[in-house]
Amino acid sequence: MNYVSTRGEAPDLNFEDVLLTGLARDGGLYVPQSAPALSTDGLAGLDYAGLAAAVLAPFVDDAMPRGDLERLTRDTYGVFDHAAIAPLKQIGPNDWLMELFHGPTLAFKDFALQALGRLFDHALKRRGERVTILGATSGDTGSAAIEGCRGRDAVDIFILFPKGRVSDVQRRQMTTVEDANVHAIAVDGDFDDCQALVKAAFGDLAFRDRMNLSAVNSINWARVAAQVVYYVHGVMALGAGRRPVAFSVPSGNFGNVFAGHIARRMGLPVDRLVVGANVNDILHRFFETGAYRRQGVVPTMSPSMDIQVASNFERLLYEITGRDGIRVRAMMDSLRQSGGFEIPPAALAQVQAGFASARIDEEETLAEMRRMHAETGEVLDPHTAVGTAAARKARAAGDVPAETPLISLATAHPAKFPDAVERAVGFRPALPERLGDLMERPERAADLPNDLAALQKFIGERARIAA
Ligand SMILES: Cc1ncc(COP(=O)(O)O)c(C=O)c1O
Ligand SMILES: N[C@@H](CCOP(=O)(O)O)C(=O)O
Repeated sequence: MNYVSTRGEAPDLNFEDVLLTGLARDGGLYVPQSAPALSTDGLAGLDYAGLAAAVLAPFVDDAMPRGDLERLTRDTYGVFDHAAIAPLKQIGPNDWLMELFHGPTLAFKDFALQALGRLFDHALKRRGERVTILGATSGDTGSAAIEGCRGRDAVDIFILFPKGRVSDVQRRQMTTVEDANVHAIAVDGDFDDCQALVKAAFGDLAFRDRMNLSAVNSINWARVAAQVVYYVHGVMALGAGRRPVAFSVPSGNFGNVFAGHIARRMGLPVDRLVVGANVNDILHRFFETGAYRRQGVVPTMSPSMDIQVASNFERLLYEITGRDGIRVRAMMDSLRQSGGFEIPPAALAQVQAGFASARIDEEETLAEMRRMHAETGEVLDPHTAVGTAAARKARAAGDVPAETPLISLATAHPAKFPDAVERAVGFRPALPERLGDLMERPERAADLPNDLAALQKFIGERARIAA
């Protein structure tokens, strides 16, 4: 399986190269040359780790022997707290919640980042190389990436988070890690600033090569590939791989729901994908009107979705334009220079056939958390509530018919957002026992301005590759 960039570059790269490279050198994002077909024959009866190996195999191709891949997925999902890994709970006549928060850092990010840490290890040992990982987080990717990479010999990891804009639990999950290869950095800015800094650092090719930079955000294709698995798991669980299943996905950087789209491209019967947005609703406005136009980021109760430039959206654009890297580059230039662009009505109609969307404001999020608790007993985190509220709107609008099962992805454990949960339902959910002393552990983080030179100096002085 070979990979190409959304901006046209077509180097001869396999899965391992793409894993280690992260962002394409022309600034685009890697995608497989074509989506591999996945037959559901033979998937029934596999446990989650077995399913993960089967789904990842065509992406990984000859970059790793199948036996190694199977061992890797067993190790990866062996650290999850729930025997079912991604348990499904019924919350309505044909509505379900898929809990994706039973990994080490209590958010869906663990599904891919526990695998990524191990994939990095495998590739770097084989090549005898080291990497410097640079990532941006609006709250959850950071701790999951740190957990996946902490203490690994061949890796130094630098994670940028927007100062004062993540929950206390999210911050502490990053800043209380003691391993010397971990660097949490509070940036004076919002998540879009952090993500732009990461992309700018990758864009400085001399710096990137000197540091051997790698990515853990969903700009890294391996992240998306590993997230495809739970969509397959849902389709197998509710439809035996034959009946179409719809999903509602609280969205920010568009990596999670894009993985659902890839599952559909691989031939899985994935029905509508409902994109749930908080008031930072650039994605919802796009799916409604075809215009992708950035506005300022507003802090909300669902901080991990406080994003206006959704990096994976570029992968969808690549498809919308018929895989035209030149047009994608022009659109991304227009986003940077004039704040947006628009797609033609015919292209929008095509997109709307596969995606629906809804904007859920702060009051609606609280009301949804209250309603779900009262009606089903489920305590939702605010991101998940955006997803279930969006699912409700999609059903009401007829975007997902009553006879189609609809799975809402529960993307984070409610204990990561105790203030929001308390506001909604009147009590603070407890952290799992292993994180019980999180709020007492000493913190260690650097403060940096939103400035590329300052970031590069910081990394250059600490990355062991630079020594
Ligand atoms: C808890 C939670 N829900 C939803 C999202 C949005 O997912 P994505 O950025 O893949 O669209 C995030 C951040 O990625 C998150 O941390
Ligand atoms: N919501 C994310 C933002 C980064 O998304 P990613 O999927 O590109 O890593 C977070 O929690 O950091």
